[in-house]
Amino acid sequence: MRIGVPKEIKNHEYRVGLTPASVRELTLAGHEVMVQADAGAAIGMLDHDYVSAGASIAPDAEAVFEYAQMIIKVKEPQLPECEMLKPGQILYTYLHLAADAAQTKALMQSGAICLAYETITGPGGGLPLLAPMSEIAGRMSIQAAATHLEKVRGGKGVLLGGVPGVPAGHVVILGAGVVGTNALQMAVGLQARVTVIDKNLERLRYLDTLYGNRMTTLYSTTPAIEDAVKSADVVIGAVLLPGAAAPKLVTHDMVRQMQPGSVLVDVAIDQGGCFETSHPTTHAEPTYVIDEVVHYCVANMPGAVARTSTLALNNATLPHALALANKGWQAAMQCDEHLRRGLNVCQGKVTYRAVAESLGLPYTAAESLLG
Ligand SMILES: NC(=O)C1=CN([C@@H]2O[C@H](COP(=O)(O)OP(=O)(O)OC[C@H]3O[C@@H](n4cnc5c(N)ncnc54)[C@H](O)[C@@H]3O)[C@@H](O)[C@H]2O)C=CC1
Ligand SMILES: CC(=O)C(=O)O
Ligand SMILES: [Mg+2]
Repeated sequence: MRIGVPKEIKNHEYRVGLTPASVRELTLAGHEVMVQADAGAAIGMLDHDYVSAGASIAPDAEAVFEYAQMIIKVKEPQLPECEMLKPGQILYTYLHLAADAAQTKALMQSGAICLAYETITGPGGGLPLLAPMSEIAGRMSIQAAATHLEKVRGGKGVLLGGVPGVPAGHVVILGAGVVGTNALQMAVGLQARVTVIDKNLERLRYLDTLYGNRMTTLYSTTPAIEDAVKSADVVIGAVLLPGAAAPKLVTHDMVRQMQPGSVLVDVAIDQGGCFETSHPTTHAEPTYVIDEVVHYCVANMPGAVARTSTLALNNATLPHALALANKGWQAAMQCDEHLRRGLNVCQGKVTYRAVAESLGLPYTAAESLLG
């Protein structure tokens, strides 16, 4: 199969869809790979590394989209990229469609076969192609919060860990999945006071066995969230209903009741965000202030640590890339229900139920399109 890797064009996005090592695995399996010039240069993955791995180098994105039967990316395609997609071309990347009607429409119009990393499931449960980025974003969320609590960044001037004789900052984590657990690890490591809120009692039980009295767990109800958020210095939004728009757990009214200079980090912003006051921001301008509360809502947080993120992402995406290239999309999805769950848009139809429901579009079962 002919595989194409364009350079990412989202704001401050330095990750790249394939590492030179992944290119080597694909070329060893008999596939041809074309990489856009400088696609990985910002993170030390140079054109000559890709050439050594067996790739050819294209001067621009147009050449890559024209050449490839499968496009492998990191972030959801931006509008100019959607316009270059062709009917029958495979797009394998993050999509986050539930909160993005414009992109969904553009992908439907393209006639391409669009697989979303974030809805592919794993034999052991979970979302193994989302997990590595969630680990990174979860860990980064506490770094971002700690930095923005500083006065010069608009925060209230609180050190998360406190010092002897002065109380630690209070971190509230909404959602105890991969993002939440990684945020918890970092917050506990900094000696913050941490409250973790989830609807999944099994998950809270598990974290309790690991962290005991170094944190508090709460079952997710509106009053529990209201109370916790009121006394929080930091709230991390880390909930997910797979493929669907995030529930707005923190209302504008709750934000009004927070202390000035508190910090909200809405990691779930890629699914629309779980604070009513959230809107997506970029690494260039990561925060804004509403009612004196700092909002950090960067939708591609792992892009800031792009080298670590690219390596971690490829560990998870390469096996399915090989399956799609070796077998073709229909056969690969016929024999793998987990990969099949990644199909979000196919030849003009929405094939992921939660996306169709979130956007009020008709749903077509993926199975019916696999021949
Ligand atoms: N902004 C960024 O750069 C990045 C964003 N993300 C996003 O972070 C979000 C979380 O991802 P993961 O941790 O991997 O998901 P996950 O599925 O591992 O965890 C989500 C958790 O939310 C909980 N939850 C669902 N409804 C809830 C409710 N009403 N109250 C409390 N908890 C609730 C679930 O029980 C689950 O434990 C996703 O939207 C993901 O796309 C992930 C990586 C990077
Ligand atoms: C998951 C995601 O949105 C990201 O890594 O940018
Ligand atoms: Mg206020």
